[in-house]
Amino acid sequence: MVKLSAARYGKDNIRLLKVERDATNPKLQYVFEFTIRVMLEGHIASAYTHADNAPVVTTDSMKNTTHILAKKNPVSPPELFASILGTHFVTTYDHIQKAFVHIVQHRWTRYAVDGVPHEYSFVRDGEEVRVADAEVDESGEILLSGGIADLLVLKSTGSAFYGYIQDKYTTLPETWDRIMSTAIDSTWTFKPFENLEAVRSAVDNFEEGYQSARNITLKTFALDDSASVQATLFKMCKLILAANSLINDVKYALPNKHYFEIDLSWFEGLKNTGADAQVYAPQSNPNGLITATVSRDD
Ligand SMILES: O=c1[nH]c(=O)c2[nH]c(=O)[nH]c2[nH]1
Repeated sequence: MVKLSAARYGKDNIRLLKVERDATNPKLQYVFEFTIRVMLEGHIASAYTHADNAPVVTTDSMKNTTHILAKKNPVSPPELFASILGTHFVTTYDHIQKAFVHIVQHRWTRYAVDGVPHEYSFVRDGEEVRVADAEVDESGEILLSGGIADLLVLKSTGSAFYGYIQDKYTTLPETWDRIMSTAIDSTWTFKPFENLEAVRSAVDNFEEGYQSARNITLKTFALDDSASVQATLFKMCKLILAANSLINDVKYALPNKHYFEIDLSWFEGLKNTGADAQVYAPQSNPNGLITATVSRDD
């Protein structure tokens, strides 16, 4: 005998771009480009176990609904739009108990022409994305998180790594000055919201949370005299929690992108290690992967 232990289905990679126009100057425009995943849970077992499509909200309808709700509602901040979309599914269909909405927001940053910010022209300034996740329950409760992914950073000094276990497996030399580079993947979870109205009342916190987490991440990466990726990561989390009272916990997943020194002394005694290191070999793999979640203990 077998049983269906878990089932969740939906539409992934729903793409949309929304243009919002300023009320008084329609040429002043704002653009938001998203890739969205909508997943639903509930009384849907018979679709799997009895080939019964009666409970199926089609994934095609989920895509249509996403487009329609994007037209009828603000899509920014993405935490709010994810909540609106998730709430729609659990309130429209009695048998749907949970909706999970994942939004990836791609960068379109307004740029300046001759020093003046242009009204409707934007640049993709990097592959970094902003992410938002909403988990909406049939009771109306909403669990929200925001985040950043693929923010690639590098510092050419200000990072050391020494004092670790030295045993028969160890070949890594200790260093007091190394290159540090990572692709920031950070997620912060907000305190639970009772319903969509509570999310609407807290709306300013989502943009503030994103801006402050991004600024803290970049500033700490630059200014911390890093003892390790682990230690720098923990400092970032502590600062984000101190700056945002609605955030419950912060997590990071930081790949350690290694750049190795190259010994060139075989060529005419060329000095290129330690304090003389300038030409490095970027490593694509393997890479370290340092992760942690930091939460409030009160
Ligand atoms: O910051 C680091 N943490 C580690 O755990 C580690 N391990 C390693 O080989 N290099 C590094 N760097």
